[in-house]
Amino acid sequence: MLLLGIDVGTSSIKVSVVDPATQKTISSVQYPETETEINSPQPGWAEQSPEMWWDHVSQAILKINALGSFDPKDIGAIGIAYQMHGLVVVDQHQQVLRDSIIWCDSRAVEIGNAAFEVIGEEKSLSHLLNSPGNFTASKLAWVKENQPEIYAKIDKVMLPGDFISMKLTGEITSSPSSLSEGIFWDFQNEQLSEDVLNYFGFDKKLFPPVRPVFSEHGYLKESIAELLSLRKGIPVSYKSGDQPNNALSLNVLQPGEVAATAGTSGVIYGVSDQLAYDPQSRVNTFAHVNHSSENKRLGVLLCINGTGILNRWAKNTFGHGLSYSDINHKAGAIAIGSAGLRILPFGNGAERMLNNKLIGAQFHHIDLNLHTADHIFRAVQEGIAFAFRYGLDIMRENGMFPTVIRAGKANLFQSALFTEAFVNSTNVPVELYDNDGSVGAALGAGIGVGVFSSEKEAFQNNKAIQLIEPGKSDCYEPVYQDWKEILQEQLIIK
Ligand SMILES: Nc1ncnc2c1ncn2[C@@H]1O[C@H](COP(=O)(O)OP(=O)(O)O)[C@@H](O)[C@H]1O
Ligand SMILES: O=C(CO)[C@@H](O)[C@H](O)COP(=O)(O)O
Repeated sequence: MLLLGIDVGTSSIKVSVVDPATQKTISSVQYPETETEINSPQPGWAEQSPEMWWDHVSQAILKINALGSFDPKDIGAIGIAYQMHGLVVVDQHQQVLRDSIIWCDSRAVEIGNAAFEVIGEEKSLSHLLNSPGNFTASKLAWVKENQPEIYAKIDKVMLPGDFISMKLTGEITSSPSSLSEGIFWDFQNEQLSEDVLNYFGFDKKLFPPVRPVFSEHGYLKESIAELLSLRKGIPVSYKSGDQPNNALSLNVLQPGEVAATAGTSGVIYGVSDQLAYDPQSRVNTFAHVNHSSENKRLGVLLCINGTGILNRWAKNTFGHGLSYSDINHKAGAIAIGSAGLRILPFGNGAERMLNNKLIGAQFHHIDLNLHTADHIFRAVQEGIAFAFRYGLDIMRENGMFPTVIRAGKANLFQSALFTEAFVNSTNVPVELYDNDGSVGAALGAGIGVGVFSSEKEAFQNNKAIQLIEPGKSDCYEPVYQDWKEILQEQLIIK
């Protein structure tokens, strides 16, 4: 039996097929080849079409089948990882009612702030572990307030991965982990939050049945099996947000273990056994994939919205056809500190770690006689690394002190310069692994269907391929302090 993993990222869909006997990846593909755009009908808004995700997922599965490296009929289970916090709404015929309001959309910040006040800060933090903030519940409340004709037709509310699972199986389910990332989950009572539902006036019937993350969420429909040349009736046996899934992929499951990614967004994700929270919700706490009432496993998540998306913008705007590796090479030739050029990467919606402020990406101290596109490429990657350091200091304030951070050698971690800037500005070593989210999702499917006896067994052969240790922190520290001063000035102005 083989396992199929699907990663619904913001910029593309990745699909891998893994052999559970060896845990080796047989093939991986990405679709589309060019990065998908985020639609922004108004400043600060961010939407994508769920049907487009589904089309891209189908194309990616057909593409991997066409490689001829396995028999698609040998696939026995499917796992799904997905961009978190997005709102998908469907009617009773499972038709999408509007484009998804995705994770980096900022329109619901004020709705979440008001809910935090009325529900009460103490109650919100102790039960939800977060302010309702700018997450899925607040986005749904925006639809209720602003598009009542759409809201009236909603039969089910779900996260992006639940939607892909629905398209595959016709069934809609959720989990404590997905409900927690939407701020619908009460950790004290271990059920849908009555406080959130009552405050916003959401009917319980809008929410799908709750299943464990590792469980059978539905079985492949005949029509879809035919379309994708797969076997009818195989289960979707794992669904998780992409960040908890990235942690799973890196065997980050126990308290004190920490993972990171630097895709469209950048995340540091640490596991805790405490129902802990940041009083200002600058970092967030959600249920990890292995969370249960007896064995609490929480993911403490720092998210920077403007990470790889800034690197991509710089490549598209100043790169004139250069590839990411060309850009890394050019940026690597510029000295640490980018000759004084400083870039704040916060141009992709309200930043949680900045108390949901929207300050925009910013360039500071451009010297027209000195700075070139290469300085911009370097200052972009340094600015992103500094944003990680700023956020990690908030995690440290909350008692999380990573001694090592694990990351897949993917996205910005493919850049030696970015990785050096990350390690030296945070002063934490990074272990790089040769995997990605879709491989993790495939192995997650194996856990869900019972081919592995434990999560540990699924990732037993997952060994680090590189360890990068700090050695230049003294050079990065003054540059970081300069960058931080600029950020703090901007936070006062905005
Ligand atoms: N070789 C590379 N060097 C540096 N950055 C890269 C490279 N390849 C991709 N990236 C960055 O990673 C981002 C995409 O990461 P990915 O994890 O695929 O995104 P997502 O999961 O959000 O769809 C790109 O926008 C780009 O900035
Ligand atoms: O909002 C978060 C995490 O809380 C983001 O990390 C999204 O989950 C999007 O992920 P990518 O598409 O950047 O992987």
